Amino acid sequence: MPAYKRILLKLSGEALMGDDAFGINRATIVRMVEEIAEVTRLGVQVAIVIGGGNIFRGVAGGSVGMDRATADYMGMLATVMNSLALADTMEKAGLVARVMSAIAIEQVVEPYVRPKALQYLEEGKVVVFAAGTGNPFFTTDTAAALRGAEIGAEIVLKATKVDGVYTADPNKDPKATRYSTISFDEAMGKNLQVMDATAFALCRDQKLPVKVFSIFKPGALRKVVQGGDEGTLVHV
Ligand SMILES: Nc1ncnc2c1ncn2[C@@H]1O[C@H](COP(=O)(O)OP(=O)(O)OP(=O)(O)O)[C@@H](O)[C@H]1O
Ligand SMILES: O=c1ccn([C@@H]2O[C@H](COP(=O)(O)O)[C@@H](O)[C@H]2O)c(=O)[nH]1
Repeated sequence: MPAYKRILLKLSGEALMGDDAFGINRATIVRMVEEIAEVTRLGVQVAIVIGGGNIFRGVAGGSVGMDRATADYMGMLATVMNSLALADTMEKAGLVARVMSAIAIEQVVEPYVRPKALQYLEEGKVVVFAAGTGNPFFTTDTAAALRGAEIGAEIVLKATKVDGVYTADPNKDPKATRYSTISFDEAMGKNLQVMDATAFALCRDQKLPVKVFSIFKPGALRKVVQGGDEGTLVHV
């Protein structure tokens, strides 16, 4: 029995690389889609935002002398590529998927229109929100918070490279310990970097909880959707 009727799933772009150095690893995206299919079979309405870190990050472009806003638009276009690949893989797995872009590129994907997205979700289609918020200087975590709030998702599920929120970045500090729950205020007060502060603030203000869990752990998404003890719950 699922604990939620509608979720906003934020998938790590970087995790799409699998063991490759760049881009989209086929086996990895197929495995992610199998997990998504499993939760749709539970009757959960699924909306997705996918990152772009496997292809391009605006901050990286900015740091080598590119105009930051231009670099950010490149990052947003990277998320469109990931969204298309994800939707294609979902269709091949028998799901019905729709990609909606925050940036107008109508020959490629339809634009984001909130009522249409809500209609698709009610129809049981998986909706992938591409191009982040459509604005530079933001991230796909913030897009996940924004779209999650707009569509009335009950929770944002951040599937990422670590299995929860830690006292410090576990990839840098081996002594870091994992929280099972933490409030938005504490996570922001301690400047925990697992999600950016804009995304945390938006979720806090909209009373939209966030669950951070590992994208690599088989069955973790299903367990989270069923309300199981997995990852870290960030709450108001
Ligand atoms: N306190 C913390 N707890 C957990 N992870 C942390 C913490 N501080 C920093 N991190 C880092 O945050 C990363 C997850 O956020 P990040 O935005 O890099 O990934 P993502 O959103 O999954 O990827 P993408 O942006 O490509 O979609 C983790 O891999 C971890 O190294
Ligand atoms: O609303 C948004 C979302 C994303 N960007 C740019 O895209 C890249 C990739 O997104 P990640 O969240 O880092 O995976 C990001 O670094 C930004 O450059 C954006 O500008 N606005």
